[in-house]
Amino acid sequence: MAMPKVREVRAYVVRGGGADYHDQAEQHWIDDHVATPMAYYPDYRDSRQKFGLNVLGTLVVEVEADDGTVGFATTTAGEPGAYIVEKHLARFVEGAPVTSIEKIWDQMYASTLYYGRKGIAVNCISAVDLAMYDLLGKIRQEPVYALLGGPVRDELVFYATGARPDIAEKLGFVGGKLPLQHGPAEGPEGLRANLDKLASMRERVSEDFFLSWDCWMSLDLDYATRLAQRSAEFGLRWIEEALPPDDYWGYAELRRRVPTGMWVTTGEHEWTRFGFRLLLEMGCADMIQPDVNWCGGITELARISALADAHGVPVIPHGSSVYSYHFVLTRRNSPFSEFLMMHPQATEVVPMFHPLLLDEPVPVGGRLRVPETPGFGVRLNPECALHRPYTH
Ligand SMILES: C[C@H](O)[C@H](O)CC(=O)C(=O)O
Ligand SMILES: [Mg+2]
Repeated sequence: MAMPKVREVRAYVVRGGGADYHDQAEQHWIDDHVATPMAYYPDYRDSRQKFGLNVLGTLVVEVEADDGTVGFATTTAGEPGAYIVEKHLARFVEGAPVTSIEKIWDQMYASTLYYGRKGIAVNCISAVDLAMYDLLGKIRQEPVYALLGGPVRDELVFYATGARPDIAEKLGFVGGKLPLQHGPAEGPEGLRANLDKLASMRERVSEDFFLSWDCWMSLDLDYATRLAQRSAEFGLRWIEEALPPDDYWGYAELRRRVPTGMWVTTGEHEWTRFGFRLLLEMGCADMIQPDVNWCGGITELARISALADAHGVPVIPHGSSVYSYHFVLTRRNSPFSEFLMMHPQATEVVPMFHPLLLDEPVPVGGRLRVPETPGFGVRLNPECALHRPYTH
């Protein structure tokens, strides 16, 4: 049987959630005074949207085969991403057999090196790569996890990221990651407020439930060290993204400074095996957190994961809903998963990319059996308005 070829690539922008999960309405916990690198400037402390965190929006990439089957995937890249996909990347995809995923990845990466390597360009490569996996799964009538070699376990186990770890425990999650709210510019008072929050959450959860900090690149080495040391009495499991992502040397030093047993984690804002090679070889992290919608798609995540495994470092992908679930299910060195609580108060489980996807599975009791539906098993919600700003 001749393998279908890709007939058309289309790139759309959509607002209000999806892969750009920071693109939420006002009063959402995710925008409520979260510590960031911009918190040095008082005007940008109370809201990340004020400095443009959600300025891009979600990019949806569709790949249509000549038998009419359509695969799709999403990333954070908005209109600039739509331009890159339509005007540049589409040429490597259209006309290629639907099995040609590796060659397409290589051509997309090599041809964008002069402006890419990290950031939006690789986010776009990720979306095309994931859309190709979705398409191939649909054509072969298999879930993506089957294309990746099949499951190594029956179900996924989740920790929850959000403002209410106490509720997350009641919902069955195994741990909770709190957004750090105050950074170095808010001085000793801010540090005290951070520790008070951790202490009060520790009192509300059981001993077995782990707590971690998400610092979203906001700290310096000195503050991160003090935060880690003073969080130890509350049994902090890990300190995440404490430093700006380019400070590989700072991460390596932080790992030497944190109390025994506490993990330093990062990788959410890192791209490709080349970026992760630095993190791994420099000893920057006890666990890495690539985002499959950003780091280069499943093709690249498989390489990053193998590299991390050889270094004895577990891979717990950042967010990314079904795109992570299908991968994590197939890898022993990804023993649990993140679930981002997208409910505005983080008090209920709602689908991570809500409202963009239909059939998006969610953990029940903190666990999930990934459905066998072909591809990634999700559909675009026709009620979400897709805008196609460019064609080619
Ligand atoms: C809560 C964090 O600031 C961010 O919005 C999400 C994140 O970094 C994570 O899920 O990890
Ligand atoms: Mg994070």
